[in-house]
Amino acid sequence: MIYTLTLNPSVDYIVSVDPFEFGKTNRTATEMKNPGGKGINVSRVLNNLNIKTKALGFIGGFTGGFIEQKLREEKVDTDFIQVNGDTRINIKLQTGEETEINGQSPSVDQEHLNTLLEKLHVLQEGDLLVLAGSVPKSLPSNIYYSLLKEVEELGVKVIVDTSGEALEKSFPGNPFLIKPNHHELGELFDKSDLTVKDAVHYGRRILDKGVQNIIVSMAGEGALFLNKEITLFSNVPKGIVKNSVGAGDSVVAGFVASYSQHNDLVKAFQYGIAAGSATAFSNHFCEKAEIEKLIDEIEITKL
Ligand SMILES: Nc1ncnc2c1ncn2[C@@H]1O[C@H](COP(=O)(O)OP(=O)(O)O)[C@@H](O)[C@H]1O
Ligand SMILES: O=P(O)(O)OC[C@H]1O[C@](O)(COP(=O)(O)O)[C@@H](O)[C@@H]1O
Repeated sequence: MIYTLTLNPSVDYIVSVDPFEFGKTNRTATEMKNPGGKGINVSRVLNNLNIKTKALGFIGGFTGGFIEQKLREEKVDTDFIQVNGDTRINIKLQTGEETEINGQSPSVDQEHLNTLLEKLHVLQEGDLLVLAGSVPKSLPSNIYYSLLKEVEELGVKVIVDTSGEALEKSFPGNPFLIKPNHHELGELFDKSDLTVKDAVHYGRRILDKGVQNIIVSMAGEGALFLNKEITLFSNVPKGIVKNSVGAGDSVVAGFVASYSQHNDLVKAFQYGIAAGSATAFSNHFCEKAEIEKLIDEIEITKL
């Protein structure tokens, strides 16, 4: 079984405004309201690929109700924990470039956390758990490390997709996979504008800290896959980016979809990149046929 955990879900309010003028009344040309947050997005993409998951996380208020309702309509299985306050709304403003304003989440207390731990204790050998997204302020920044330790004895493979302190502190918990983008990887070492060579260098330093596999996505510039045995580079297919919200989460979902079926890391890397680009090239999350159309354009080379 595949589980996703979103500590900090969101309603994504994705609007295009053209032209956009600061200090003026602007009107939207298009708008979408979607259930969001990284783990939820992974569950939604896997659902598009006919792979069942259970989405865990903390939700509350009218926005939490919206997320639950939408996921029920899409037939994504959920087991959320209710918290007090409204789940955040994240604004994605498309004006030719993409600007994001990500909101604050309601607080999660010890009782909520204990309920989560109970839910995680039912996981079994062979299960996959995706821990994804930012950490609400009320939780410690080493929460993903604690959760990795919590399921360590259960034989579960854990993927961590987050950034900053929460990501860095997860490394000694030996996550099966992490998927930073090149900015997030650079941030961990106080560096910007990483080249492929830099990303390989810093990725290797993270492998030394206990992470088993790393995908570094570099938007239109390609992606890397690293573990102690192999270093691979992937190009990305050519196409017009329509909406990149959820593209990174689609890489994770595509990887999980393929790996859970074929147990092949290289194939899963390729499928993940195809899924990321298929989402980026459309206004919805990728479908199987869209991924399969792109897969042959993706060439994996050994570095
Ligand atoms: N310009 C692009 N051309 C093709 N694919 C893209 C482009 N931008 C993003 N993608 C796809 O989206 C994935 C994730 O994008 P990236 O920006 O690296 O991560 P994140 O969305 O996590 O910030 C990429 O690996 C790729 O598959
Ligand atoms: O938890 P964070 O880091 O604030 O990210 C949440 C946001 O990221 C998303 O999961 C999209 O992530 P990606 O574009 O990286 O795939 C949105 O749905 C959500 O608004």
